[in-house]
Amino acid sequence: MSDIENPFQETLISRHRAEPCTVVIFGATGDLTHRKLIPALYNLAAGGDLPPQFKVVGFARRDKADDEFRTELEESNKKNSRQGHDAALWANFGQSIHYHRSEFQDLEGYKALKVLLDEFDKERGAAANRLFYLASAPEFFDEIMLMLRESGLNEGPSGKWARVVCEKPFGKDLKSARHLNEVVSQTFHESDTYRIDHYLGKETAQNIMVMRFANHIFEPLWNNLFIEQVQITCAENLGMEGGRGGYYDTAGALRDMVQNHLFQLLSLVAMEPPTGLGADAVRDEKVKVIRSLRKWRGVDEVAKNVIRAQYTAGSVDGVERVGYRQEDRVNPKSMTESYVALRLFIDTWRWQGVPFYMRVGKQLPKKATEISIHFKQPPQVPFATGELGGSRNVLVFRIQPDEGISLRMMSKLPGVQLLLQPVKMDFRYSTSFGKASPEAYERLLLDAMAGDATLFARRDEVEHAWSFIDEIEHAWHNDGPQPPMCEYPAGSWGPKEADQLLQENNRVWRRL
Ligand SMILES: NC(=O)C1=CN([C@@H]2O[C@H](COP(=O)(O)OP(=O)(O)OC[C@H]3O[C@@H](n4cnc5c(N)ncnc54)[C@H](OP(=O)(O)O)[C@@H]3O)[C@@H](O)[C@H]2O)C=CC1
Ligand SMILES: O=C1O[C@H](COP(=O)(O)O)[C@@H](O)[C@H](O)[C@H]1O
Repeated sequence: MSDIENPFQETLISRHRAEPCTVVIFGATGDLTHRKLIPALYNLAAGGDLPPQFKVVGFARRDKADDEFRTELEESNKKNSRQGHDAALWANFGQSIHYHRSEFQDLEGYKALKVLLDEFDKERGAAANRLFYLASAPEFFDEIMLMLRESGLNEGPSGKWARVVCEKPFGKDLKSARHLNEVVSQTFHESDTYRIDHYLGKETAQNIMVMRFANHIFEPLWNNLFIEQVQITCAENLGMEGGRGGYYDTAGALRDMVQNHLFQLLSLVAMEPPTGLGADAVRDEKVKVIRSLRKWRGVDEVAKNVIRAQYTAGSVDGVERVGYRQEDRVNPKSMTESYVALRLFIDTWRWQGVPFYMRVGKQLPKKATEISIHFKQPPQVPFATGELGGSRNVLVFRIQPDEGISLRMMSKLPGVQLLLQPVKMDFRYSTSFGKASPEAYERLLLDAMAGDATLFARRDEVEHAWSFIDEIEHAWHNDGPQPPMCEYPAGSWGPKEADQLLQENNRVWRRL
């Protein structure tokens, strides 16, 4: 019997049950709702994971009837649903969707929303819980929170919960993140606040903890005695498509990806074993990692350890691309980085002296996110191993695409001679489980409805991450001399300075 057929499997995995609720999406006519949120809810419905008498209310300012809204969403679902689109299923699911027209700033609109939600409760014959999803630009968060308070919607009906999900970006620096946290905490309790980071919803990101803590073979080696370096790469082959330049040019790779997604991956790799799987037990350990990051302060330290760069014209997948500064809605004199590489150290007993290298960028040759754990060379190798590092073991978590985990090992080449060759033990989700993984938003929406905040960022995690990022941003944007803005042609693997960051210590980026 294979492990997959193990009848005890269900006892090892707690299956989430969403509690009956109405989800209100602020910004429901936007791109996120069309491409991610509604397809995620539809796929949950297809899997029978939505609670009974479930409802969605879309909140936005354009005038629209329920049916018009449903038809628009159905068209998007056809394009974006992971499991395809089933007309009969949609006919049923679509009836749970409603539209509510209002400005974010208009208290009357929220009072009318309350009346609508109360009517739904009457139809159901019982009050339902309420999940408010802020799929709006963050500059509206203050007003939406204020209006939720003023209208009393933040309280939820008697005996029922009201929770809030906040989309990224959660601030642009420590000051703005603290302000947002203050505003949110005046409206919702921290335990009812879900700051989304969709990387935590990715199946392979969740598997990092399982691989580390449900197997005995890795953890004894998971420290500076055996690990030589760790690399995290998040490459994208896209640029500023879909009008993203306007937002991106105010953020850059460090704020857009490192502060949130990459630090979340880092903390899963580097955390101590949690005492349980409760949200706070896990997040307590994750936050310790972020707090222990050695801060790079001042221009010299930042220049030595952090490389920023912008892409110049080039070609990706055979298609010509303009340079970053020529992109639509990007300032032609922009000093915003489309690529960043960092050398990080975690000042804990476990990780003393182990460098963690990270790189993330737009317009790279392919889309790929992976974490590689590079083990030290055996203390004495009685074989000729050829190239430098030839006998090193490397454990790779492929976060996306081709999700899986591989281990590079040395093996004897078949034959009469004693020749060595690296081989790969490879676990692939697609072949091992034979079914597609859910989209990150499916898992995260379900968790928010089930009251499990483990895969959401806690207030202190977000603030510690920003306090690390702020030092770098200050060095980059101070009025005096600044670390250089490097360049790389679109379609290359980044600037040569990022290679030099590793070459200084006789290392190279793993080839993806
Ligand atoms: N799109 C994506 O893939 C991702 C987005 N995000 C984040 O999600 C959030 C939303 O992004 P996205 O969907 O792309 O944004 P869009 O610009 O596509 O949508 C904005 C939404 O806000 C509504 N809106 C704007 N102003 C008001 C107002 N004054 N009163 C009422 N409604 C208003 C719009 O309504 P109307 O149409 O009626 O004007 C629309 O529904 C952002 O914070 C973004 O950073 C995060 C990760 C990925
Ligand atoms: O949050 C963001 O993530 C996407 C990358 O997400 P992925 O799931 O496709 O890896 C990135 O393109 C975007 O700039 C950023 O805001």
